[in-house]
Amino acid sequence: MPVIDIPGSKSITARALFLAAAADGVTTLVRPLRSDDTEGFAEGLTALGYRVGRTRDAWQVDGRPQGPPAREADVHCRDGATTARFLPALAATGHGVYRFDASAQMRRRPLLPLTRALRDLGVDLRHEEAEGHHPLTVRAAGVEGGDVVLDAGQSSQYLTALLLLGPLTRRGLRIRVTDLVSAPYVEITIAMMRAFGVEVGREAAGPGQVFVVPPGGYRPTTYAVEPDASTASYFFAAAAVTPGGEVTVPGLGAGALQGDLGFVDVLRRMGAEVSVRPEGTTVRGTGQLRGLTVNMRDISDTMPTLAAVAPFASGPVRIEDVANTRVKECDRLEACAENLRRLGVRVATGPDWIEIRPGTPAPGTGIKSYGDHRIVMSFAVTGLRVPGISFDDPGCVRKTFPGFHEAFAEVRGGLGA
Ligand SMILES: O=C(O)C1=C[C@@H](OP(=O)(O)O)[C@@H](O)[C@H](O)C1
Ligand SMILES: C=C(OP(=O)(O)O)C(=O)O
Repeated sequence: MPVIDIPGSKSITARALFLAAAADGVTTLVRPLRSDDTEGFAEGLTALGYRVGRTRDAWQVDGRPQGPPAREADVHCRDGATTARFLPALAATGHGVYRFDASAQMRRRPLLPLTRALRDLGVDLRHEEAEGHHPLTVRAAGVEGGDVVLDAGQSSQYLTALLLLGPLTRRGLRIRVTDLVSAPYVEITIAMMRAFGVEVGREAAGPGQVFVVPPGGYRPTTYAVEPDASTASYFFAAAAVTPGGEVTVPGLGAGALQGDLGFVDVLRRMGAEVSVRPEGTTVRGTGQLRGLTVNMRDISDTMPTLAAVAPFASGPVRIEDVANTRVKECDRLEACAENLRRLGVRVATGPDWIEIRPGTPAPGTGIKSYGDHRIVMSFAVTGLRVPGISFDDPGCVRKTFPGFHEAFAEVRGGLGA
């Protein structure tokens, strides 16, 4: 039965790169994710003047606590929202003029609440074209710090950018958050800041929550990146749709930082057998998949995974509270609905939900990728049960897992699917 080595977490690799660049000394990242997003992040740091050494299994970053060594830089963030949202905050701590641009896909994705918060903190940040979108320029002169209010109801990445910035400001930050999605990603940020020597405080003050970040900078360290839980969801789902099929992911188990491992609880509720141990996680397909209603606000990167296996459930699958999946690599709610309809499956969507009826997906269906890695990886799972599924842009998996198709073919063989 397949035991799968899943590549490192994208979110952890991006944060580790930021923290390493800001720390006072040299940091080593062990088993970082090597993909378009994280290589784009590392190249962004290089453009900002940091020294990043990359070998196959470890990356080394020479940290510069006083901000980017370069006095001017042009950074291309590609499709990566972590790069596009975290690096302008890092740039603000330096002294220079830093321009950030991104792919057409990333240019469409929003940024305005973060822009506003940075401006409220005195950062000179200007958008060149549409307000709240790339390209943008930061004219940096360090950040004083203080109190700031943030709406992170569209993306937790705005809050992560400010939290990561906090210790690099002169006075620290007190961030009042009025709304928050994808909350477990903020827990990853806070846990990783702790590993780099910073303790974030919390206060419950009136509506929302308050995060208190002390000044004083980061300590370098050696940091081992855990396997990516969102990537693992395709392999867990593969086991769940295969009666008697079993998949084990080592290195991702009890104590993992990533909320997306919670996807296995959804599979358990549907009827799969799940074992989460300190050393790894195993999912076993029982031949039974029940429908359910599930709130995925915390783990919405796995919404397409569930949508793609939903037709095989015995009852309707309703996924709620996932409005922000409309502002990801594509409008994921509509992309999932469109592809399910192409497969002949009955589906309905609302502003923040999708409901999928049981069905028998049509063989030979062409899936529209929308340039979104998660659409391709999710419907690859459907393809385990339906012959002849094809994709118009299979290569877009490079964003987080360039070797996905090879790894998935191996699992398919191992599952006898
Ligand atoms: O902070 C992060 O690393 C991420 C946060 C989430 O985004 P949102 O907070 O925008 O939902 C997630 O979807 C994304 O893949 C990675
Ligand atoms: C939404 C995603 O990526 P990001 O927001 O980091 O570009 C994702 O990987 O599903």
